[in-house]
Amino acid sequence: MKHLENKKNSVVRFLTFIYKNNKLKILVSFVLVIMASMVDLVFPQLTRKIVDNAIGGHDINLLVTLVILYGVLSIASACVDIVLEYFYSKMKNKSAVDLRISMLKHLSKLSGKYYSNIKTGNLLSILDNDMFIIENFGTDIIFSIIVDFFTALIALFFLIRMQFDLFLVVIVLQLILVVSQSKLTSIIADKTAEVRTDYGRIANIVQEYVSNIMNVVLTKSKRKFFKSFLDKERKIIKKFIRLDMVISGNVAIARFVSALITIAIYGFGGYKIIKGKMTLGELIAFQEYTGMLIGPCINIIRSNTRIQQAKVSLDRIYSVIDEEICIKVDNKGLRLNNTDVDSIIFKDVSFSYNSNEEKILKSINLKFKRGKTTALVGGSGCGKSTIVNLIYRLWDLDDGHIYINDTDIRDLNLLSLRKNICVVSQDLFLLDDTIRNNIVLDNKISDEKLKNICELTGLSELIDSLKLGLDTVIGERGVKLSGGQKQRLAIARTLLSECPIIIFDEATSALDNISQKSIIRNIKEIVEDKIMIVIAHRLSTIDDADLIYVLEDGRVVEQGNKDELVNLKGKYFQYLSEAES
Ligand SMILES: Nc1ncnc2c1ncn2[C@@H]1O[C@H](COP(=O)(O)OP(=O)(O)OP(=O)(O)O)[C@@H](O)[C@H]1O
Repeated sequence: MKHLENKKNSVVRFLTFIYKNNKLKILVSFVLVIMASMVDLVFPQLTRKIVDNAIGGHDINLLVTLVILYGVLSIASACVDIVLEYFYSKMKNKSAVDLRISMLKHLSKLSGKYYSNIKTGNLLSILDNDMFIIENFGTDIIFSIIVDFFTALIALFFLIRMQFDLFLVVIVLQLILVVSQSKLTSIIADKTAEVRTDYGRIANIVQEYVSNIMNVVLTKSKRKFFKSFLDKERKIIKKFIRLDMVISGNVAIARFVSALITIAIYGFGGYKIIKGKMTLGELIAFQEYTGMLIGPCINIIRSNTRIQQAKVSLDRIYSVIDEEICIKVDNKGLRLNNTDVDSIIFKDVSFSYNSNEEKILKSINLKFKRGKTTALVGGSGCGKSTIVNLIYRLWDLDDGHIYINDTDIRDLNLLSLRKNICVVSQDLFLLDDTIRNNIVLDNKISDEKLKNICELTGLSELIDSLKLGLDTVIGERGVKLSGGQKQRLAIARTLLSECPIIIFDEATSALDNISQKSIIRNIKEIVEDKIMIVIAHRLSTIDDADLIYVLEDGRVVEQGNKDELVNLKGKYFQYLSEAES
C-alpha cells in the first residue's frame, strides 16, 4: 500500500493528504466557491442592463435598483472570498506543518547508512525553501482551477451567443495566448527544478562552512570554501537570470496578446456599434466576458506553473519521507525491561558497511556481562566503534547474531532496545543551553543527585567558578567549554540515565591521565550493576577492566584481564610497551 502511495504523483499525494484531514472544510469551501463564481458571472449582465436599459432608457429607478444590486452582490462576493481565504490558509498552513513534522520524524528512523551519506545543507534547503513553497500551495489551487474552468465555460457560452463573429476573432488570439503560455510555463518549471537542486548544493557548502567556522579559520581553509561557493554561486546566478528572463518574456507575451484582443474588441466591436449591429452595453458586457474567459485560462496555466514548482519541492520532500527504513522498528516487537539486561553476546558476527567490500568484522564472538567493565582495544580502524554501531542497531549485521540475554536484538522493538543503551562517543551532542539542561535533558532529576554527579565527574570545580553556576549557557555545541569539560558533561548526563548498558567510546580522551583515572574509578562505583563497555586508545583508561578484548583486522586476537594479557606477551603487551616507551 505504502509502495503504491509512493508511486503516486507527489502533488496528488499531497492534495489527498490535505483532503483526508480537512473533508468538511473542503466541502464548505467547494459550495462557497461555486456560489461566488455564479455571482461573478452575473456582473456583466448587470453592466449591460445598466448601460442599455437604465442609462439608455433614462430610467432613474431602474438605475438605482441595479446599482444597489451591484453593490450588494459585490459585498457578498467579497465576504465569501474572506471566508474562503480563512479556510485555505488554515488548511495549507496546517498541512505544511504536518509534512515538516513527518519529515523530521522520519529522519530519526533512518539507518546509519543514511546518516553517513546525509547532506545537511540539502536537507536544510528542503526544510526551508521547499517547505516555504509548500506553505503557499494548497487545495485553493484546485478550487481556483475548478472555478476558472467553470467561469471560462459560462463566459464562452455568453460570448458565442452575443457576437459570434467577434468571438471568432477573440478565440484565435486566445489560442495563441494559451499555447505560448503553456510552452513557456513548462520551460519555467524545468528551469526552477534545476535552480532548486543547485541551491541545495550551495546550501551544503554554506552549512559546512558555518557549522565548522572555527576549524575553517584554524586550518586556513576559507579560500577553498569560498572558491567552490563562488563557482557554484556564479553558475546559479546565470541560471536565475535566464529563469527571470523566461518569466518576464512570458508576462510580456501575455500582455501583448491581451492588448491585441482589446484592440480587436474595440475596433471590430466599435465598427459593429456604428453599423447598428451591437449596442454599447453589449460591447461592455462582451469585454467583461472576454476578461472572464482570458483571465481564468491564464490562471489555469499559471496554476499549472505553481503545481509544477510545488511538484519539484514535493518530490524533494517525499524523497526524504520515502527513504526506506532499513532497520525495522518491530520484527517480533519484544520489549526490553531495563532491570532484565544481563548480558550482550556477539555470536559469529560478520559485518561490512558496503556489501561489496571486505568485512570490517569477521565472525567475532564477544560477551559483555552485567556488573563488569569490558574494554575493546585495537589499532585505528579495526572495528571498535563498529561494534557499538551494531549494538545500537544503526546497522544490521550481515551474519551471526547479537543477543541481549537470550534474545536476538533484531527481535526487540528498536526504541525499547535503544532506550536501554547510552553511548558517549567522540562526537558529543551538546545543546546551546545551560549546563543544567545539558546534563538533565528533559528528565526529572533532584538537585542533590545532580550535585553528586557533578562531583563524581569533576564538574563541580567548573560550576563553582562560574557566576551563573549550573545555569551558565555553554554556547553552540559547547563552544564555551574545553574538550575535557564537554566530555565530563556528557558522562554526567549518561550516568544520570537509567540505562543498564553504558558505552564509552573514547569518552575520556580529552582528559589528563589523573582526571581520567579518578573519573573512571568514580564511574565504576555508579555503574556496578550495569554493562559497561569502554573503548580507549590510552591503555591506562582500562587498567581496571574485568575483561579486555584485543581486536585486529576485524577479529578478536586476545582476551583476558590486564594481568593475563601482559603475561601472554602478545599484542596487548606490545601496545603497552609502545605506550610506555
Ligand atoms: N559509516 C561508515 N561507512 C563506511 N565505512 C565506515 C563507516 N564507519 C566506519 N567505516 C570503516 O569501518 C572501519 C572500522 O571503523 P571503526 O570506526 O569501527 O574503527 P575504530 O576501531 O573505532 O577506529 P578508531 O580507533 O580510529 O576510532 C574503518 O575502516 C572505517 O573506514
